[in-house]
Amino acid sequence: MVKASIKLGHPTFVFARPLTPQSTINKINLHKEFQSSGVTIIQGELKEHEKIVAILRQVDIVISVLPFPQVLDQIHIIEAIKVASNIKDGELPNKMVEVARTKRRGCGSSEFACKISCKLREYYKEYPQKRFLPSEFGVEEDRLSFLPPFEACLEKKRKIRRAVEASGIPYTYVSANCFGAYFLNYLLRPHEQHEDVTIYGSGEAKAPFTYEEDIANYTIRVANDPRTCNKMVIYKMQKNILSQIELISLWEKKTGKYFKKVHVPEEELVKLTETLPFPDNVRASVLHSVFVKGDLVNYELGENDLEASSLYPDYKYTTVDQLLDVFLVDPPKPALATF
Ligand SMILES: CCOC(=O)[C@H]1C[C@@H]1c1ccc(O)c(OC)c1
Repeated sequence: MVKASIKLGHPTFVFARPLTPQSTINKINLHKEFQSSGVTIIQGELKEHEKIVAILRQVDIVISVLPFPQVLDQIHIIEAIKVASNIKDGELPNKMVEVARTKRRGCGSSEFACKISCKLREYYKEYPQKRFLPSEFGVEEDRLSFLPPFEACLEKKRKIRRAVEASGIPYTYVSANCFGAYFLNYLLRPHEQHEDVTIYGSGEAKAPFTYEEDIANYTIRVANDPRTCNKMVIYKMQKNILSQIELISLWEKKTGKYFKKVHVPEEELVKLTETLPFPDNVRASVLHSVFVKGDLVNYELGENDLEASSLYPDYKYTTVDQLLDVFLVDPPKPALATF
């Protein structure tokens, strides 16, 4: 995200936990790399309210990439943005209160809400506010429900969304669906010697994949785009919507290796969500939702939703087929998300 911001020419600040003698060499080198590319790095903790307010007074857009289990700590960022933007919780800017009063007469509540939303966008154009992109980047949790372990995690993201909306801070939510390299590593295990691949459910349900660099490149564009203010942006590129079977077949053709398919039936996966220890139970419920139920392609974009590749048709995103070519020669290091 930082590299994409710099590449697109934006003055970029990073607020990061302090380096300590225990910090990994990777983290130390990343700080050095950011600093040498002109990033302003301020080290601190999320509870240092005044420090964060002072930084936020210097920026227009705040993008949080806090992972689970820190999602709820974003409340400190919301409080700091409100102070830095002189926004009182839930109060419309004064000028908007006048508009609201004049517009209330003679229109129904939904029409009135639309008028307010349009007027707020005009207001923000005239009185630029700081925009906040909370740490989302996964499923669209306001339209889906999941098995309990994943549901409990996503409830935290929903809490932060409601807190942002209650604060009146302009926002953009990003649902990037499946991180491409992350899930290709998880499903295909290119770093291991193995004769079989696991398929969750039938393997026919489809899921949208977005290469991590494209998530960052789209997000910096989205964060700076007036069209996406107070909107949900979904990353769902047509060429990157594949089933596990399609993915494995592509990989077999590219590697010339054919794998034994080991299916985990839905009922077994549901049982694993109930019996595995945390956080493996969460991962099992993610797999159930994404690859067994196909939840990520089971809802239509609403009238208030935007799709990234339609917003930026000139941006050439990396297709899954191209990403598999990268995996053939230099597979990215596997990772495992925390919860
Ligand atoms: C297969 C195991 O899944 C995971 O490890 C977690 C990282 C995956 C994840 C976490 C949160 C999400 O919203 C999401 O959307 C697709 C995906």
